[in-house]
Amino acid sequence: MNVTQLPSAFTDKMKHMLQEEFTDFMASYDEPRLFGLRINGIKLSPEEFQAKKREDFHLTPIPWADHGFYYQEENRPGKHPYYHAGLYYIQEPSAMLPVELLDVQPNDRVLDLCAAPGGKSTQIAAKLGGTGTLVVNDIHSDRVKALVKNLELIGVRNSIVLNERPERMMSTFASFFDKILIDAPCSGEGMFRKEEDMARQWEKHGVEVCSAMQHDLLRQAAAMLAPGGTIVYSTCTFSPEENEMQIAAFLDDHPEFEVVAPSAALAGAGLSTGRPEWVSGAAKGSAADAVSRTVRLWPHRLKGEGHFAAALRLSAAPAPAEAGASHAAAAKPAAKHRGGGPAKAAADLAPLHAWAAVELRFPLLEEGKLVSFGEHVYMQPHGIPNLAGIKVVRPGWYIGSLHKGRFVPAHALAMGIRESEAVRILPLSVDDPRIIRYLKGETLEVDEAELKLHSPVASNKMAPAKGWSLVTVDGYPVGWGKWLDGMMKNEYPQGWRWT
Ligand SMILES: C[S@@+](CC[C@H](N)C(=O)[O-])C[C@H]1O[C@@H](n2cnc3c(N)ncnc32)[C@H](O)[C@@H]1O
Repeated sequence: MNVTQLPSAFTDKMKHMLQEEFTDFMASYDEPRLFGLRINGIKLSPEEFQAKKREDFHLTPIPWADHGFYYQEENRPGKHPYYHAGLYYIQEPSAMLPVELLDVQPNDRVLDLCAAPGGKSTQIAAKLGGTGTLVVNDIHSDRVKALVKNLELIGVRNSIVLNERPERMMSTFASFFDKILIDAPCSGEGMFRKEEDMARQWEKHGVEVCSAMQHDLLRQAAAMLAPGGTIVYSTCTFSPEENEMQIAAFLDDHPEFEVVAPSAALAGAGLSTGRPEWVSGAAKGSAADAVSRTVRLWPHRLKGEGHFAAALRLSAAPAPAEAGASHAAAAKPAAKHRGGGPAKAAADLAPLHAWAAVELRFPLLEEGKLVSFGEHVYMQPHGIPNLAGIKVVRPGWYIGSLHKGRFVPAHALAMGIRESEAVRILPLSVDDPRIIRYLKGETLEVDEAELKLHSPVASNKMAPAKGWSLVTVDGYPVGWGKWLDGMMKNEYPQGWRWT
């Protein structure tokens, strides 16, 4: 980006803040853009990925992100069959830090409050590794569509997707979550280099409007955090009003929280600390210590865009009024979808049970709780409270729909299972031209001998060649096809196709 396109009010403020560092900061706008991707740990490890198709990607590790790598622009990872198999997620390198600070542990209940389009949700899901529960939310319904698609693409089985105002979630999820990410809407100053439009939008989404929203989001999230839990608050902006000052004001109102410094391993990755002197009236004593445990990523000090993050831990001892609130919420009876009909009676799900018994090699129906709305059936993770009155976009993993007594498996089901979990597989190699033809939506010629057939979970009788087939690339699912008489009918969804 040309520095002359930067708003002068922005550069004047940065000059005043950074003083002798300002020249280096401005020089970073002449540097080339950086590109990052994160290997999807739900599907494979970085070592397994590197062993697969090394020559297509030139990857170098991002020091602060577990599975994160820089790639070269000419690698075009968005235009590769592995992208369609969800083997990685394309994400700006600095944006990978907040989830590293969240310290997600197996079986955690995690909320991603401002989640669309889902970069950090997919990272949290990988850290959960199929355990626990991930609740993701975004206030803008148009952005939630991308969020749903990204979670499906990387094969998440244990999430629910909401499209709600956080204040309407607070009583349902009171003291419920172990970890909460607030990747807050912000003035986006750290993204001016990457997205020139952000600089043009800056006046409109100004610092003042954003900081009022951030103030509310922090307090709403605090009400949904379990004792001993952690909130990570992050922005992609430089303004102290949205960063250090938000944290200082929050700690003033919430002395039961403390700021946790990054682990020694992360601290050595080129991160900078928050700046207490930028808090109006300058934070002093313990407030200054707290603010200096927050994190800044500066584009002139590391290979990434500008970000800020703070990990806020709630003390473990619950106040008497809060004790037990989370588990009381979890014990409420089953959910009702706003705008959807009541859950179907168990008998209506018979076609699904029949299908799963002959088409799958694992006990899908034991993974969670089946919920259905209209003809759509979802697998909801265990322990979700009653969602009455909340706008739910996905009450669980979408596994399929019921049409005239038949079960039709969803694309999300194909993406969420492993090759070893289907009875009928078309295993394509990444070098087979038919993989691109499949991704374009074409019918394929497939000899019966090319199918891998197995027996289902409930029997030792081999599956017949005719029927629903999981199409895979180098062992990873990309979608469904239906095989009959040497032809594979294409079931790859319209909106996902290779163009
Ligand atoms: C920085 S973006 C999130 C990016 C996302 N975490 C990711 O990694 O892909 C902020 C998001 O907050 C959403 N948002 C704005 N105000 C919100 C609110 N009050 N509650 C929930 N989400 C909100 C916006 O729609 C936007 O998608």
